[in-house]
Amino acid sequence: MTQLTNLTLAVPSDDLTAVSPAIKAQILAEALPYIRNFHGKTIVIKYGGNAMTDERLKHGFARDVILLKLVGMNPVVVHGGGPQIDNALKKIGKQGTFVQGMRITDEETMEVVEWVLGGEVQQDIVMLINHYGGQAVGLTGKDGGLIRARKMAMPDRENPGQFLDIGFVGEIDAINPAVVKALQDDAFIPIISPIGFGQDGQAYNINADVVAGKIAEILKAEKLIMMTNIAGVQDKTGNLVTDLSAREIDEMFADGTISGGMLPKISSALDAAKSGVNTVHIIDGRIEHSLLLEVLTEQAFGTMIRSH
Ligand SMILES: Nc1ncnc2c1ncn2[C@@H]1O[C@H](COP(=O)(O)OP(=O)(O)O)[C@@H](O)[C@H]1O
Ligand SMILES: CC(=O)N[C@@H](CCC(=O)OP(=O)(O)O)C(=O)O
Repeated sequence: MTQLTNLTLAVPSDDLTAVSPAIKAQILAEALPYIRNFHGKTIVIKYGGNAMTDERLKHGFARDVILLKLVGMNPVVVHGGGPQIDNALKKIGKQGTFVQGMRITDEETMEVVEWVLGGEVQQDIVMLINHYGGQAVGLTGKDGGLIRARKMAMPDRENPGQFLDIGFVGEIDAINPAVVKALQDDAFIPIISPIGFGQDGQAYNINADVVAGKIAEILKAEKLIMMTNIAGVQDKTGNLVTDLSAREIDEMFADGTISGGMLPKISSALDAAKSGVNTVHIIDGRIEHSLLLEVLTEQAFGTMIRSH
């Protein structure tokens, strides 16, 4: 049985007493066209490890996901857990090392990744959603043959034409969405950990942004929402960019404006947009109920990724 080590179920409820009844009613009424437009549509939510460090925000997230399901949408959550893996590695005297946003994953690190993502982080989310009356089901890429992967060939940027060996990091070979679709057709909310399996049975650590983008594409999602720990993509001067085209992304990659964990996020977001996911947003998961605001209101925030 999984212990809810870092999960506290008693969190103060939102205090909305100061908000006037007229404003509350207006906010609810504003949601109606969005509820109607997105009814029956799939919304893939990438829940980044950095966005899940605050207990109150975690509870708000769980309730938001349930609300989306209850009003007829099909939320699918792909979670990360980079900082949580770093903490677990520290306990065994190891330090996380990244190349172009990907964790170098030796055998011991892979064991930690599987335990932290597929065990602790996933089960925390599942338990929290279930606590608020939802029916979440945790999956890794192994379940139902969901994510088949192979060892990643990471291009060496300093030596063009050569590749770096970063261990058991996977790239996606194929997604079999049958298990997710079966759950979605019912009242269940799939919570997916970014772990793939190779043909040889080897488990692979896959960046959660990459998994979220590919799942959104394969499920023909209406929306991909990536919740992170920053207001959105920033330009060279640190200003928030509200929308980004493929050309602008190329430029920001080339001049180093986009770096680290933002690299796989933007690449995956762009791939998803090009593959037909209608809207792709990178939003600030530190804002309370940012998910609801993104889906159900006119409020525009974060960065929208355009396909062209
Ligand atoms: N141009 C940029 N705009 C915004 N954030 C950037 C940019 N380039 C790099 N980053 C970094 O990317 C981080 C988000 O990626 P990451 O830490 O992997 O988040 P997550 O855990 O949500 O996937 C930001 O906190 C920021 O430090
Ligand atoms: C290969 C690779 O880098 N895998 C990631 C998987 C978790 C993840 O992506 O978590 P965030 O979304 O919180 O960054 C890692 O080991 O950190």
